[in-house]
Amino acid sequence: MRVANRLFYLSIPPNIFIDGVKCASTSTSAANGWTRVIVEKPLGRDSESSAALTRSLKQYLDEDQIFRIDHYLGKELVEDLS
Ligand SMILES: NC(=O)C1=CN([C@@H]2O[C@H](COP(=O)(O)OP(=O)(O)OC[C@H]3O[C@@H](n4cnc5c(N)ncnc54)[C@H](OP(=O)(O)O)[C@@H]3O)[C@@H](O)[C@H]2O)C=CC1
Ligand SMILES: O=C1O[C@H](COP(=O)(O)O)[C@@H](O)[C@H](O)[C@H]1O
Repeated sequence: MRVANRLFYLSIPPNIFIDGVKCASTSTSAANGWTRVIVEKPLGRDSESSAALTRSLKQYLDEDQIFRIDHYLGKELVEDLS
């Protein structure tokens, strides 16, 4: 079977991160290849809310599938793809 990796770039507000990650993981993950998800800051308001967000993300993904970035680091690259 052909390898088909999937990368999801979630430029969405934090209140819908988990729903987006859940869909990426449970409904649309790669059948034969890796599935990775990029999420943008803000990633919580403090260490406690950030840890809670990480726990929620890890219900659906392993740490090595999660990439945390600043919106402006990814924006130009993504715009260049479209
Ligand atoms: N200080 C910071 O760190 C800030 C970071 N950001 C980050 O920048 C990125 C873009 O922000 P911004 O342009 O303000 O984002 P928006 O709130 O305008 O929305 C971005 C995308 O999310 C979709 N979306 C929003 N709410 C819902 C929902 N309830 N259900 C389904 N889809 C939804 C929008 O869809 P649609 O186009 O249909 O509305 C749009 O495609 C985000 O990752 C955000 O977290 C943004 C502001 C400040
Ligand atoms: O991270 C951020 O992103 C938002 C959205 O930027 P946009 O250029 O894609 O509209 C921005 O409003 C905010 O200042 C910034 O911190």
